[in-house]
This record gives sequence, C-alpha cells and structure tokens, in this order.
Amino acid sequence: MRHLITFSQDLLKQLLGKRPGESRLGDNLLLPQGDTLEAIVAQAKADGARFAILGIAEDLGPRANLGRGGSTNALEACLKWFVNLQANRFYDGKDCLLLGTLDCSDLHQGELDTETLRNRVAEVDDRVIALCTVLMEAEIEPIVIGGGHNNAYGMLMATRAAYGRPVAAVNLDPHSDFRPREGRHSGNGFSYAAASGALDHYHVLGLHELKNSEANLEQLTAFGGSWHSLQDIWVRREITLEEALRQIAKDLRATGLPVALELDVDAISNMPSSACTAAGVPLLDACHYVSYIAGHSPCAYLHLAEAAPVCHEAGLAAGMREVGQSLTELIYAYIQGRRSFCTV
Ligand SMILES: N=CN[C@@H](CCC(=O)O)C(=O)O
Repeated sequence: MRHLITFSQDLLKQLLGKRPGESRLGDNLLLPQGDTLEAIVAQAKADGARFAILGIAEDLGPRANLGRGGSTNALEACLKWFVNLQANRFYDGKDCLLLGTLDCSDLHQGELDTETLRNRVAEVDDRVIALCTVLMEAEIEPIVIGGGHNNAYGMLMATRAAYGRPVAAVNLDPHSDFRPREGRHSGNGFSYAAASGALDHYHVLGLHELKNSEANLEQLTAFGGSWHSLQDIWVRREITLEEALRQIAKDLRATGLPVALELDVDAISNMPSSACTAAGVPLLDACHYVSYIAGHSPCAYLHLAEAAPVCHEAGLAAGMREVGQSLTELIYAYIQGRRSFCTV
C-alpha cells in the first residue's frame, strides 16, 4: 500500500465532538481495515461502501504551472467539519469509507525547478491512477479532495482503466485546463487525457471568456470540447444555470460513457486557491452543479481540486474554516445526488 496514509480510529476520535443524545457522521463512517489496498477495499465493500473519501496531499501541479502552492491540506481542513455533521434521516454516513491521504511528501523534497516539478507531477499521476483504479474496479466512487487540478488526468486515466471505456467529463472551472502538453502541470490535465484517448467528451461550465488564451480555445474546439461561459450565465444571463445543467446532463448521458464530475474551487467566489478570484460563482451554485450532475448522470467520481487554505487573505485558520465548510457541503451534495440517481 505504497503512498497511502490510511485514516485511523485515533484520528477520528480527535476530530469528533460529542454531545449527549447525538449521532454524528463520524460515528458511522467506514474506516480502512486490512493490510493491503485490495483488502481494505474488499472489506469496505462487504460493509456496504459506495463512496471513498481520499485526499491528495500535493501542490506540485499548481507550482509546476507557475501558480501558488498550498493545496496540500484541504482534506484535513474538510474532515473536521464533515465527520461532525449530524447523522440523521437525511444521511447516516454508513456507505462512505474514510480512506485516507495519498502521500506525496517524498516528491516535494529537494530543488524543485519547473522541469523537475513537472516530472514530479507525472509521478503523482502514476500514484493517483494506481490507487483510484482499484477503487473504481470495486465499484466504489472516489470523492477526491486535491491537490491541484493536474490530478484530473490521473482520475480520467483511472476511470478509463477501471471501466474499459473513455470518459465524458464536465468541469466547473474558469479555466479549461486544456493548455499545451509542455510537461505536466495543473493547467493541462484535460489536454493530456484527451491526447491519451481517456477523455472523449468535455464540457466546461463557467469558463471565463478572458482567462483562456485563443490558442487554448482553438485546441479545445478542435478536440470537440464545449462550454457555457461564466459571462453567458452569471453576467449577461443569456441562459440560466438550470437550463445549462439540463443540457449538460443530457449530453453526458447521450455519450453512454462513465462521467467525471470535476470542480476547480477557483470557480467559487473568494475560495482560497492558487488562482483565487472575487468574480466567481456562489458556493451554493457550485453545490447545485454537483448535486444536479450527480443526480442526473452516471458519475464515476467527484474531484474537488485546488483548495489551498493558506491562500486565504486572513491567514491559515480562516482558510481552513472556509475550505473545510465549503468542501463539506460539496461532498454532501454529491453523495445525496448519487443516492437519488440510483433510486430513480
Ligand atoms: N488549474 C488551474 N489552471 C489555470 C491556472 C490559472 C492561474 O494560475 O492563473 C490555468 O492553467 O489556466
């Protein structure tokens, strides 16, 4: 089980608050049991796991893209809030494995010039693919907390490996991340996946009209990618978010392919991240996006990328709180969306 730091009962105890008469998600979530990844997955499956929460502790991708670091501890920020949610009639947490963190600390060591960073990102890719393929082969849906958006590549490759088919992706993101294949970084996860054949259909929701170069847009168009821009929906209001989501889900379903549900949190107003923006979408619109796509298309996974608590302008503590609460809402939106998809 190289590079996986599994979540433990001791850590859970430290995070879990107690009030008499209450039951929290952390009281019910499944914890890893077994000495190998395969054994953990088999046990979790036997115990009813449908989802597995996994953190990717790296900021090599955003740095290899000449951006800011800090996306190493988003899972830590999130778990404090997630495990303390109430377990009740709406959700009890019993189908969710708290798997742990993909450790990349060794890859952050030494002199890291841009070329080295990009080579290290390719090593992260290999780890993400190996781990997430095993989860998806067991029909467990990874809920992945990044890490940079470079990890979309590993997730798409793992999905193709597990399902034996290419993937249809939707991504809420001001940037298409379809930049040139100049060495791996957070801005080219989707262009590398397209070139490898893992990505077959790609839609960007909330693409910022002036945050993607013309060359980038041409490359995306040549691939057959599509988008609704941030300006289309949230500024000029030429189409509602609801109408856009209906169309996106219909197109995803029409592919007949497994769906990758991607979200770069730099799409959300003021969310601490490398490319943090004031002109982003409201958090609850992002939750609605996750909920709607999860509930209306056959998702293979959810990937929440780029959250970097340290990038909060009021400091790390404020960033941990903002990231933790926000990611928790996005995770719950996904879980409920998926649970309703399967019952219709
Ligand atoms: N994953 C983010 N990718 C963006 C980053 C933009 C920025 O740092 O300003 C991109 O490469 O376009």
